Amino acid sequence: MAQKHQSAAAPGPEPKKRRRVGFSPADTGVEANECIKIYLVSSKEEVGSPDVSCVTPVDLNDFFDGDGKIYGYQGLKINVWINSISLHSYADITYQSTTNGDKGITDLKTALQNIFAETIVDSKDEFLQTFSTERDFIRNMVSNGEVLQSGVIDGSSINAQVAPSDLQVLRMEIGSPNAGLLYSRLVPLVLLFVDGSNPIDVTDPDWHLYLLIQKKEDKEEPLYQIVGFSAIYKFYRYPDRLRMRLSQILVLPSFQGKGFGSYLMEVVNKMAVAENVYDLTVEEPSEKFQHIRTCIDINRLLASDPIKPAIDSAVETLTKGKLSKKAQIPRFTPPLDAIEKVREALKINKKQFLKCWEILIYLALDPIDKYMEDYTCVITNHVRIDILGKDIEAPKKQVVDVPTTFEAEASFVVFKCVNGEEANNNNVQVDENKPDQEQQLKQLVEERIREIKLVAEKVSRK
Ligand SMILES: CC(=O)SCCNC(=O)CCNC(=O)[C@H](O)C(C)(C)COP(=O)(O)OP(=O)(O)OC[C@H]1O[C@@H](n2cnc3c(N)ncnc32)[C@H](O)[C@@H]1OP(=O)(O)O
Repeated sequence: MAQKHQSAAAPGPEPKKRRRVGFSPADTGVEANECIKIYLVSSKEEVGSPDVSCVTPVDLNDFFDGDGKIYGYQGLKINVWINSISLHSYADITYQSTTNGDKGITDLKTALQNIFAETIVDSKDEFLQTFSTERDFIRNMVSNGEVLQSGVIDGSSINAQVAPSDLQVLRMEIGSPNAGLLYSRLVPLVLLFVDGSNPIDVTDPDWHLYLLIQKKEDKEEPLYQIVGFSAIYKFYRYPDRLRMRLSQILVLPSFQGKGFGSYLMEVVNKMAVAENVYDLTVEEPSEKFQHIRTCIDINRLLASDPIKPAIDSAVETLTKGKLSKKAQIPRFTPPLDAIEKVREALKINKKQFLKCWEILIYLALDPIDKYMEDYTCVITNHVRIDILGKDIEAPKKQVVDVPTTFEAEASFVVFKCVNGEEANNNNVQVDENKPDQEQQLKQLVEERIREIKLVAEKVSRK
């Protein structure tokens, strides 16, 4: 069968989503993830080249109403090309035929525009032209940006074919000329590659963009390309301080895993310290980003003298005797003055410092195998407190026989004492899910220890 070929934004009869009609054939549809492929390209020669592999977005199904499926097409393939220099996009849509079945025909143009908005162009020719007509888009957009860092930071390693001297981190207030326009072209990348993200409010002047740019020497003028960026909110804290909250960070897929995310984060940390904000927090960090952030923070903390005595003292207590044999396990949290010092000097907030603290203790235990059982007790205690709340200790179990007409031997109820009250008091909770809870706790502890070991291994290797 001859292939029908249509571009996303081509004028003409784009089929509309129709209402279900009686006796229409059943249509199982196709998942958006299965039929859409996304390619990031930086030259027109790369468009359609077999050497360019597609990139993996978070979940394309999310952009299609209901069940994430596209209906009404046979043999549907959608290749989306994104120009990583100008941030324009073009969708090449092919299908064999359409059938107006029980689910109607999905309006592809509207669906793609929900992702790519005004960055999507109508024709392939128009898209190919953007490589020359919009070659200087990034350079023009960032011309008023404040240069925060040129080249690499001492000690950080960029493992890529990018000359460190070509790198620059610039900052733009969202209200400054061009910043809003630049961000609006970055939004499709945010939606596609940052899980669960929403575009920031470009009318709120407290947002700042931190842009990691590569300046490649080219024929006439250098070619500016976005390697990654972060959106950071700066807000007031009573009475006279500001706080920073990192809300979005993205390194473009072809640059990921080469040290750029860490580099950008290090520059953000440096700015938080230089501007003496109250602290720097991260909004819902992904697991990978949290790992990178912790690796960086551990290195900063290891280089920080004021907390060394606190770590030494925690390690001394932990190595003194078998904790698992003790009735009450000490909390092993850092002293308040260490929490304050770390926030003031490094801008690491308390929650993040507590995570790092566990790793610092792990790194200081030598040999770790000897103390692993006690260390696991400490982490179990922390996880239990995290889940159940600060004031609740390990619940004391009580098993009480209950009168029954069924088998007397097999009938009992497990009670959890509330704040030390006795089980024969009426104020008790029936803890039917106890075995489940203990199992879940064990899994969470294993997970936390796995994360701790992963960071410790990375940091030690460095
Ligand atoms: C608030 C939020 O936005 S959360 C969402 C975060 N964004 C996303 O998930 C979008 C998609 N992903 C990305 O954009 C990127 O992958 C990012 C931003 C998460 C990370 O950037 P990247 O450039 O890929 O990370 P980078 O190359 O710097 O770090 C990679 C590795 O170096 C390690 N590393 C980084 N810094 C250090 C350090 N100081 N010491 C030791 N190891 C380090 C990391 O552990 C990581 O290890 P791995 O090889 O096992 O993965």
